[in-house]
Amino acid sequence: MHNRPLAYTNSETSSTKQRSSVATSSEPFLSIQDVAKIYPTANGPYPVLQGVNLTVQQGEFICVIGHSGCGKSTLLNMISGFATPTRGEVRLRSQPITQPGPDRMVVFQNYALLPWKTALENVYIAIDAVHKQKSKAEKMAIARDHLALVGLTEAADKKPTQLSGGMKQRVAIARALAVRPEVLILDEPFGALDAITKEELQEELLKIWNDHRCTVLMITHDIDEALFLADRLVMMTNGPAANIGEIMTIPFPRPRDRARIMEDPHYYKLRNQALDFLYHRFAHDDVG
Ligand SMILES: Nc1ncnc2c1ncn2[C@@H]1O[C@H](COP(=O)(O)OP(=O)(O)OP(=O)(O)O)[C@@H](O)[C@H]1O
Repeated sequence: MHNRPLAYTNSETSSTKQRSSVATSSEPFLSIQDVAKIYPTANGPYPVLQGVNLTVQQGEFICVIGHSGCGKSTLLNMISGFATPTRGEVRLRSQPITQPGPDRMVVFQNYALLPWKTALENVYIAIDAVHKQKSKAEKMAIARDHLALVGLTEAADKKPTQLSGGMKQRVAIARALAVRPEVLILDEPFGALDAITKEELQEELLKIWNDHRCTVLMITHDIDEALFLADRLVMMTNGPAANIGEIMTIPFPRPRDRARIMEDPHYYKLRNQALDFLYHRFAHDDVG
């Protein structure tokens, strides 16, 4: 079980409240304050996001959903540090985020593995970049431990072309976790996987999250995935100038059991509420 020691906000989940019995600090772990992002384009400035506000507690699991092009990746890029806000601020432990860092690791849908390196080497490289002072043997041991964590010990010496999509994504998750980030950012990580592999990886991700206690922000297009994984579901309005339209608290107790959740009448109420948001209140031609 998680032990989440930070103070509550009004929008915090009841499940988080159960876990966070040792609240000590009023400082938000991660805060997005009145953020706007405007991209310069050939047709002039394009305001993707405007007036985005969100506070995330340490150890929370947040899913972000919204139609294709509304600015989900742009928002998470400002947390990873690959992009900076045009207005407003993103802060981690009160410090403005201005660049990428090993405290915030990203997993992409397309895995982003180096094709000429083995699974083990792909994980090793990330550790090597962050822990210069550790010996090669120590770094190899960390890489092997993290491949084992995602069940890939046997595939350590295989190159990405020899791995299935699910295995490649496991390597990418192992690589991200191997540097022990405080924040794990997942940009639609299971979008390219078949339904069975996707469910397996969702279960593994929940287990890893539970054991590692990192804060997770994950983009998904799958409402069921969000209801299974998240403490809160952030639903974004359509762009241009998109922002957060609604934040849904997902109250199912942890550890979560998929079958039990799906038998819960509350599940369908929440599911319908999210569907209504996406397909009625903020309907879009592109149903991504
Ligand atoms: N560097 C850039 N310059 C100009 N426009 C950009 C840039 N990056 C993204 N955009 C535009 O900003 C909008 C939001 O893009 P973004 O990738 O954040 O959306 P998204 O919600 O993650 O989409 P999807 O679900 O399809 O991945 C899109 O219209 C996109 O074309």
